Formats: sequence, structure tokens, C-alpha cells
Amino acid sequence: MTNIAIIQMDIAFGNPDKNRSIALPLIEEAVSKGAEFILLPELWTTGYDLSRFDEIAETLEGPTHKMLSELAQKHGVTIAGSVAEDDHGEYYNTMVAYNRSGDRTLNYRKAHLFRLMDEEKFLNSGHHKGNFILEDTLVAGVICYDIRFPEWIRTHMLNGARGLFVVAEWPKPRVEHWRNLLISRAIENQSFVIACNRIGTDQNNEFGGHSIVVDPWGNIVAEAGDNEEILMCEVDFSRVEAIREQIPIFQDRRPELYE
Ligand SMILES: NC(=O)CCC(=O)C(=O)O
Repeated sequence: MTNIAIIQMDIAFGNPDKNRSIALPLIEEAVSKGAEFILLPELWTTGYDLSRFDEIAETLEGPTHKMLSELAQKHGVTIAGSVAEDDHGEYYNTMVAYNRSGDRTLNYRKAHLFRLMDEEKFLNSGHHKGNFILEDTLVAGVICYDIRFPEWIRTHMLNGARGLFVVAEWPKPRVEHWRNLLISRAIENQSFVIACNRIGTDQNNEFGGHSIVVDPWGNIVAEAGDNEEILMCEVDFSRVEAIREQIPIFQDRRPELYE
């Protein structure tokens, strides 16, 4: 069993210092509730203040990374979420995870940039998959719009992932897409899906919350509303094997037909 905490929080636009100070007590509260894995939203230090990434994005050695690494080590937990990355003046929406030794185990740059929120105008897309090891389990991390690409999620599952962690800034008018896409990704891949959305507003959007945990049978095992919340859930990744044996879709695939 892995005790998971999803931090469904509001994000102050373009203000990393403030967002770190909002997240810190929430992370500590999650730890006090027994969390072993803590998931923060997409771009939780900056929001979508993309035109100011030259000022507010960080290298992977920046203050947010130092904070996450130190907190993970101090409390013996894994902490993940996506942040604005500055790699020599090239900008990315990058999901990281720090394990209980404080080591970075995930560095995934969002592959599918979301035009409706102008990402492609300011950011580069990533080229690598986001598989990582959580304790002994292979899992994967993806970011928001990525969940609309079932072939991308399937690629991670074909690599052996048994859980999918999703971070998002998903607007309220499409929250039913969010829920249905996540449930579908869980059923079709017979995988846990653990997803964190933000709440609150920026100049252009109201965000929908409804962070959610879906089991490999497609049942919702925990779901938040649309207020700030630490959503707690125990996940037993060994359930994935039983369901993949019961309906063996990975054995029954016909990849030769899919070209
Ligand atoms: N931040 C995002 O990628 C948003 C994706 C989204 O809202 C969608 O409908 O897809």
C-alpha cells in the first residue's frame, strides 16, 4: 500500500515565492496525515504566466527544486509536481519527482503543448517519456493535455507502468472531459490513475479541481470537490496484476493491425 496525498491548491499568478509559502504547510499537513507520496499541480509555482517565464522559470537547481528535495528527504516521502523550467533560455513545463532520499527520479518535459492556453508560443515540447520508480513500482508522470493522447499513455503502459500520475491546470468548463478521460485511461490501461488539478482563477480561466484517484477497474476511489483540499488515498499497485490477468488486454493486442 502507498499512502497518497493530492494537494489541490490555488496558485498565485507568476509568484513563485508566494506559491512555495502556500505549498509548504500543505505538504507538512499531508506528511502529518501519513502521506508517502505527495502530488502537487501543474506549474504550481507560477501558473500560466508564460510571457514572464524568462523571469520566473528556474533551472533544475533552483529554489523550488532545493525545497522539494529537502522536504522529501526530511520527511522520507516522494514529492512530485510540474514547474517552469529554464534550460539556458529554453522554457519547458517540467514534471519532477524527488524520492525519500531527496534524489530527483523524474524529469519529464510536457510533450503535448496546449494551444488554447498559448503554451506553444512560449514553451518547447519535451521528447522523453516520464517513467519513474516509486519504491518498487514502475509508474509514469504526464501533464494535463497529455491525457487526451491515449497512444502516449499506452506507450508508458507498454513499458510496464502500473500507475499514472497526472498534474493539471484544467479549466472548469471542461471538468467532465477531465473526469471521463482519466476514467477511460484507467480502464483501457488497467492502471491506477492519480490526478491533481488546481483550483482558483487566472485572467483567462477558472480551474475545476476534482482531483481524483481511479483504480484499474475504473472505479473512482477518491475525488475532491472544487475547493482547496488535501485528498488522501491508499493505493495498492499489486491490484493491477490481478485485473490484467482477468482481462488480458496486453496479451490480446494486435499491434500489426494498428499501423
Ligand atoms: N493545461 C492544460 O494542458 C489544459 C488542458 C485542457 O484544458 C484540455 O481541455 O485538454
